[in-house]
Amino acid sequence: MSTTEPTDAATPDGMTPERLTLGVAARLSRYLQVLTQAKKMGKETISSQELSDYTHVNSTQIRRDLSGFGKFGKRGVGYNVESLVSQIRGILRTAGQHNIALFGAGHLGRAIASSDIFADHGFRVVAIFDADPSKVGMEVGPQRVRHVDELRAVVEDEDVVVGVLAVPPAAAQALADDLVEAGVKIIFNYSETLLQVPPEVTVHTSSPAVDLLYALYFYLT
Ligand SMILES: NC(=O)c1ccc[n+]([C@@H]2O[C@H](COP(=O)([O-])OP(=O)(O)OC[C@H]3O[C@@H](n4cnc5c(N)ncnc54)[C@H](O)[C@@H]3O)[C@@H](O)[C@H]2O)c1
Repeated sequence: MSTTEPTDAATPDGMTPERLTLGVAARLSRYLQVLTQAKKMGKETISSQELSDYTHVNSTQIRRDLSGFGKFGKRGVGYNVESLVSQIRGILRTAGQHNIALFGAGHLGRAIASSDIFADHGFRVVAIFDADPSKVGMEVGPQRVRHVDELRAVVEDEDVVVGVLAVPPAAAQALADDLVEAGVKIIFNYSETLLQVPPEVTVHTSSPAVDLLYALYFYLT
């Protein structure tokens, strides 16, 4: 197998392949989401059928995805939740802490900064920025709101890998440009702006309504 080709197949020795296909990576992320929640709820084991019920991926596919990366499951017992979380995080190379800078201390930004939604998956909001001087200095969760002019210095000092945009659409592109210039390679965009970024930068746009359309498609077909 070429190391530059993405793979959908299991590696014979159960080792992590060099690169996953988008499909495998997307499914592993969905398993991880369910497993993280299950772990929080105190669940120790989970079967491929349960994973299937929560992710809507069929259980044969799940067993195939997971068997490709080593023997995690025991027949009749299911998978050990804790060990599967760390194995998948290793495969997705997301083990450890990843620092996030959040832009916009408005309704959405404050809700994100005060919740565990990112922390549960190893992302830490290390800074929150706003352009409105009346918000700068305000306490939000464990952070004090900084002025957006500090972006570059904070990205460097705090080793920020993800920029999260919770700003009005008109402000998003300029912030994306500043993040790219500061070396940030992942942008999580809550605004509806279609961001222009260089090819090495990944933009993920969050749109609950679009996710719902996807669910509706499967409901209707
Ligand atoms: N995808 C989703 O799930 C979802 C949900 C809610 C809101 N949104 C979107 O998120 C964005 C924020 O929504 P909101 O309700 O929090 O708005 P809001 O008006 O309450 O907050 C926006 C904040 O951004 C700040 N801001 C403006 N320009 C800035 C800049 N250049 N740098 C830093 N901060 C700047 C404002 O001062 C304000 O504090 C909007 O684009 C909205 O459409 C998306």
